[in-house]
Amino acid sequence: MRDVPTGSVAFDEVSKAFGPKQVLRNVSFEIRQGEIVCILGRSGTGKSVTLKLLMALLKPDQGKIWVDGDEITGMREAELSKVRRKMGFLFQDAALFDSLSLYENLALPLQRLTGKSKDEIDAVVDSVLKQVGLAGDKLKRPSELSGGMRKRAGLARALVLEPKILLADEPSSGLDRITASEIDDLFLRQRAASNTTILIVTHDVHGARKVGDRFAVFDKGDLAAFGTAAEVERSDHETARRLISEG
Ligand SMILES: Nc1ncnc2c1ncn2[C@@H]1O[C@H](COP(=O)(O)OP(=O)(O)OP(=O)(O)O)[C@@H](O)[C@H]1O
Repeated sequence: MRDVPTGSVAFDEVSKAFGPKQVLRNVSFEIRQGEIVCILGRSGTGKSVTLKLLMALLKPDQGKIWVDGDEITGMREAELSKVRRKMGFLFQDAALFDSLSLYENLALPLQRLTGKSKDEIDAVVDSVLKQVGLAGDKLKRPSELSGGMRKRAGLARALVLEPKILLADEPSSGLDRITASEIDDLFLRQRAASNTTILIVTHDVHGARKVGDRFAVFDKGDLAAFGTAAEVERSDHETARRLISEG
């Protein structure tokens, strides 16, 4: 694969095993800038490993991985740090410091990684908190927030450095359907506002179908299907057809 467009991420024949367990086998896909792709699949099929490979927290045994036009598998840590700066991560536990207020949690990466002044940082934090509907909560600690609010706060944390690419691991887990749907709306708004490329690992097929332009369905280490909902529904792969129809 060559000429991967800016803003996109791509796997080319990526394989990854842990000991004798083959987790991914010759997986290839390409995600365009501004596209929302949902990764579906049963437990233990390599969905989170795929995100960790993109973040270069794991290295593939074979194959190449592109992030925003750069092939990352041969990169040194200093270069990888620059690549990671282009990505925002929304993890299941929201990755917030409990001892800090919401404002401090969001200001911290801006203080550490940008040359912004205090006033500029305040403006960015206020704007991101407004975007996720937490404008009135900036002095609260994460422990004072509900599960849905914590997810929003985690999303704010993931967006505060204005990433080109957002990776989310099960953003709707533990949330009721209405609250999960509000998070889905935030993904759609983020893409509309900033053309962010968004990759979401999820078991919530209903929500995935609302936000996803295309779907990657993993099954036993293989990419069983990759395409629009209609394409996956017509796939030769029975598990992929069944999974996309569950919502
Ligand atoms: N660092 C690791 N060392 C050893 N095995 C690992 C490691 N990370 C993941 N695995 C194994 O790889 C397989 C895929 O894990 P992964 O977390 O990607 O699954 P998943 O599809 O995200 O599942 P779930 O939907 O349950 O979150 C599992 O069998 C897991 O035990």
